[in-house]
Amino acid sequence: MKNLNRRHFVKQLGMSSAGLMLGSSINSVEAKTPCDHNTTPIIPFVGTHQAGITTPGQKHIYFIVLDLHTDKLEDIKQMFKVWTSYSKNLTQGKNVKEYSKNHFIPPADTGEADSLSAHKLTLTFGVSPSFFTKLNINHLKPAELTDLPHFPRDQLKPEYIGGDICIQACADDPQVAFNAVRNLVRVARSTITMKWSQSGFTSYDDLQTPRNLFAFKDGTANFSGQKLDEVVWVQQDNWLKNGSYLVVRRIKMFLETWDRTNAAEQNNTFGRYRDSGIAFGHKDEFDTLDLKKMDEKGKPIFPNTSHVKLAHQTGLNILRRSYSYASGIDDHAQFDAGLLFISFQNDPKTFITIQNSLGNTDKMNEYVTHIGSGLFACFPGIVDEQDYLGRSLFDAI
Ligand SMILES: C=CC1=C(C)c2cc3[nH]c(cc4nc(cc5[nH]c(cc1n2)c(C)c5CCC(=O)O)C(CCC(=O)O)=C4C)c(C)c3C=C
Ligand SMILES: [Fe+2]
Repeated sequence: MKNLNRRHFVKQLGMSSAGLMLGSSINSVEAKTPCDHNTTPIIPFVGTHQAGITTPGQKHIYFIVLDLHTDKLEDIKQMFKVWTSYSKNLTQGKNVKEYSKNHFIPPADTGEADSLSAHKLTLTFGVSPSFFTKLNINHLKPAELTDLPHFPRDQLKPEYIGGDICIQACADDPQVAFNAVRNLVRVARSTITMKWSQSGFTSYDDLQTPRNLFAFKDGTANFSGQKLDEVVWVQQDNWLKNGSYLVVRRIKMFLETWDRTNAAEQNNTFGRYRDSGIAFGHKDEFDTLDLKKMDEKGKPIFPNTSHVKLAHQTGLNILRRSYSYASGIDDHAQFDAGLLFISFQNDPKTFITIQNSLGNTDKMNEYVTHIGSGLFACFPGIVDEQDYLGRSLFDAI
């Protein structure tokens, strides 16, 4: 075993990134644009909001859902305190704890990220409706935090639903993201069990909107700045203030069917062009959509079944932060691949309204099935050294 503290690696980084690290104790890295990458390898864990929400998307995700197997509040509070301490270290590219000189005990860190930098690791924590029921604190469950309704065509599988806690680990290196989750789970084995998880990837190259597995640019209509803040952060004066609601959907994409579909139909499915990402009848990928546009024959330019039209006509906004996944081959010898759809919003109703608008009408339904689902309330950020994940909730008990 290399008794290597990951801090040594961080020290080797150039002065410019070290300066950035020291100068930013608050997670102010915001604004989702495709050009925000490669600024600093460290995203601060401490800040008004949890990182990993408005943080520009990293290349990899490891998302996990956990079940509580205790109803002892003190134990859960302690677990979040330990997770806070571990997360602070991990997101700085350090081991969860210093390695001991005693070689007769298991190493403090599982170690597979030794000698790797933080790679912009963010760790984002949320709790589901059942968390409150299990801990007998339903009086603190926000009215908005109820199980998502059944949507048309849902084919949710028991193995991808439920769970009490989620952890979203995102990083530019998959092993760094996995190492973080592995250590967080390892230290909490007496209070939680793993329910389901999914790893994923994106195709960021710093210049372009990433493409999903249908080859379409995905994330174009996301926005930045103040509008993003208004859409994402809970403003009510309760323990969730400055937190957010995370919706996760494991959406299987039938790539073999899609790959047999002609190019015009692929474009019609979304109402955008696959090569450029430009919406029908518009000039630039980032043009504001005008759904009333007509063609030269006076017919609406957007097919009524197009994904973008159905989503946009709600007039509602969510922050989409999704990742593609490819998890081997299914029982029918087809790719088990798709989109780990993740959205953040200050009210789950926004997602519900958009999903209902897509409903049975969305042409994309021919090529996808929703098989996993979850809704989690993500805590506000931790603001000082004494703070810990979930403190506002535990203080309210
Ligand atoms: C209920 C929310 C949504 C789900 C679920 C969803 C799944 C899903 N989407 C794509 C691909 C694209 N989506 C695009 C735009 C878009 N999608 C949603 C919502 C959901 N998508 C919204 C709100 C929007 C923006 C609409 C607007 O106002 O313009 C696009 C177009 C490019 C973009 O803006 O990102 C693509 C492509 C897939 C493949 C998928 C599930 C597998
Ligand atoms: Fe979409």
